[in-house]
Amino acid sequence: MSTSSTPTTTLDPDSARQGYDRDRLVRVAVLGVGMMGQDHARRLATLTAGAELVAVSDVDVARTDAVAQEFGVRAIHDPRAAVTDPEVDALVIATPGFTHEDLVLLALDAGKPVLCEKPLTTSPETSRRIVEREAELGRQLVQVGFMRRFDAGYQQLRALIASGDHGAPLFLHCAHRNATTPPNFNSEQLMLDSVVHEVDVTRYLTGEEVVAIRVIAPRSTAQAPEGLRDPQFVIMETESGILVDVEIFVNTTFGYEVRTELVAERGQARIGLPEGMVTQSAQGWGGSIPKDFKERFGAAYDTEFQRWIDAVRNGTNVDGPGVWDGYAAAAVCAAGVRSLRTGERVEVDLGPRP
Ligand SMILES: NC(=O)c1ccc[n+]([C@@H]2O[C@H](COP(=O)([O-])OP(=O)(O)OC[C@H]3O[C@@H](n4cnc5c(N)ncnc54)[C@H](O)[C@@H]3O)[C@@H](O)[C@H]2O)c1
Ligand SMILES: O[C@H]1[C@H](O)[C@@H](O)[C@H](O)[C@@H](O)[C@H]1O
Repeated sequence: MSTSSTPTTTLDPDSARQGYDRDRLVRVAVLGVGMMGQDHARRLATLTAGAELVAVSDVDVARTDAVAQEFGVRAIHDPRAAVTDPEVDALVIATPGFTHEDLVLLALDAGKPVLCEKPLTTSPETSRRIVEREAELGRQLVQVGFMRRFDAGYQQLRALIASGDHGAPLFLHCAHRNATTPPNFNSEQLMLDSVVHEVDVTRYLTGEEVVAIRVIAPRSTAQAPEGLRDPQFVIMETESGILVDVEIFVNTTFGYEVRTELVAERGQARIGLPEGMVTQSAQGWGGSIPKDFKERFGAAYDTEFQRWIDAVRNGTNVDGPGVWDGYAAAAVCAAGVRSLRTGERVEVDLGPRP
């Protein structure tokens, strides 16, 4: 088995901004400026070439004003008005998942490109409505924030599978661990907000749909808050019979880890192992563990945003996962929520693709 380190692609803000005509900058508004939205606002304001952060909007008026002031952009207090604002060309939606359907449909009606954070929506029915509305429009406008597709390690693993050098994939073993969860995070969100990444990664890596899912909840950690079974063990089956297991554990207390191991007919590969500097000192030897997704996937978000803005500028609007990917993930996650309740294996039927 060969191992290779994961290259990172960090954009240099100064060199990345060179060569763009200011008149052609894409004027972007960020809706929802909590944890993720503020990070994306900073990315757009300082790093993404060809983009201009022009406005922020949040139902929390004080937060809107504070973030607008920090970046020297407009504060728009009504998020729906931000979508239709004539001075806004494109939108980043970083509000909670249950608000996405309304805002994305409004953006589609306004004909504006959107980068919508995952999950596209919180149910297959609502995601399907977006798929159908975009199909009626006849052009892609919505990209979904499945940023792992822009992570160098996942890209390498996908290329390895596609090359066939290791033979057909048999298993993907995934571990997805967070240090802690936000307040009120519950078992349903564990599936819709966290496992949704592994659903998308499975589809991205294998090129196959997920046809069944089963969720098993072992004993919970003492750190699990009320309403959250943590950890959980998820087993997915793809069309050709590849088995994908996911250990999802979001209160490890100490760090952020996302790993995937491929077992194929004639070889294996692992990504997401601890990497970077290993230190030796009187305290012992060791490296560091990322504290959160912003650190672990920082380069992936940077690349995701750059490619999205490039796509908007060249008129294709989307360069990454689209609404069908968001819908498929929502359908598998809804089946996962049912499986956790019943303990049964639940089949997934996506129905026809418009
Ligand atoms: N890709 C990733 O790795 C990643 C990581 C974290 C969060 N996310 C996603 O980003 C989104 C936001 O998550 P977060 O952790 O930043 O949440 P958050 O709670 O920190 O921030 C959400 C913000 O949206 C605001 N808001 C709520 N309803 C709104 C509405 N209708 N219009 C405008 N603003 C509204 C809230 O006031 C808050 O400021 C979610 O979809 C989440 O799943 C993705
Ligand atoms: O919303 C977050 C985010 O998407 C992270 O990437 C994931 O690790 C967390 O589990 C999830 O809650």
